[in-house]
Amino acid sequence: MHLTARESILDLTYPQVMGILNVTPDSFSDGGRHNTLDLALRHAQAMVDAGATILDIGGESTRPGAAEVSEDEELARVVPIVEAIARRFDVWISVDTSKASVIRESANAGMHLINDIRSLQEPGALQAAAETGLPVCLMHMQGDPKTMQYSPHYGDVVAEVEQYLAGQISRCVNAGIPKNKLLLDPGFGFGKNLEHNYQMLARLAEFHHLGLPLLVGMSRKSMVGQLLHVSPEKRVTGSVACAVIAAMQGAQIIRVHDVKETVEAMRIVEATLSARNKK
Ligand SMILES: Nc1nc2[nH]c(SCC(=O)O)nc2c(=O)[nH]1
Repeated sequence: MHLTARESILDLTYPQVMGILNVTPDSFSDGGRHNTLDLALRHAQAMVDAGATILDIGGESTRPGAAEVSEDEELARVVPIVEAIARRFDVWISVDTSKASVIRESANAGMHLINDIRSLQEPGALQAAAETGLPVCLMHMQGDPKTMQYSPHYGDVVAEVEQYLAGQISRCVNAGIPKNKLLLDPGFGFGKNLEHNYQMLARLAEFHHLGLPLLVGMSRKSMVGQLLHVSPEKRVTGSVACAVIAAMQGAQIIRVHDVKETVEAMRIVEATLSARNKK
């Protein structure tokens, strides 16, 4: 299984590590624009050196309760960094956005993958994504970032998330996005309580029924923090454990903060999966 974008092929035979590059004011100390660009490029270099094959650039914090970001502000944060990374690095560039204008401008700037936690539901986003011809990651969220953690409720979280994603695949195919350009993400932490998150992780392999690559993001999330009772920067071990459990079930892209540690763990997963396939 592989993805193509801009004459570049991303081999998904073994798990790929996507490094998180947040460009929200709270992600860099002084928030100055030039400083942000310089610091973002240093962070990008470090993650590429550590083995990330995709960088996920996000200009809008989607933490529960996070403030909305205007279109102009998100464009100003994201597009210059996409341009700078496209010029300097041979790495896939993913942009974590829901806005049609950010999708368009990021594609013009060199983006390879559209990563939308709202599955192209915002006005014009589906059309904009289809026009770029780029791969799209569709993710499940119950509610919206402001309200999603109030009281998540499911009969069977895996079945309901799978059903939602199946519907989003049809919606995208009907809008002209070929199925082989789609990736799926169950959306850990997006309208799920602790039990829901671990049911999805335990049964992650069931999402392969949809026949598309799986992208998962559990890095430093509360599903780790609520078990280990440590602050986000101390959740590396728990996050790597989640990555291994997901990758052993065939997840193809793992979205993480801690690239070096996860890449090392994926080497172990790769050797194990390869040995299993040789039986
Ligand atoms: N595809 C995808 N994109 C994401 N963007 C964020 S932002 C929240 C955080 O990193 O804590 N999470 C995810 C995720 O799980 N999947």
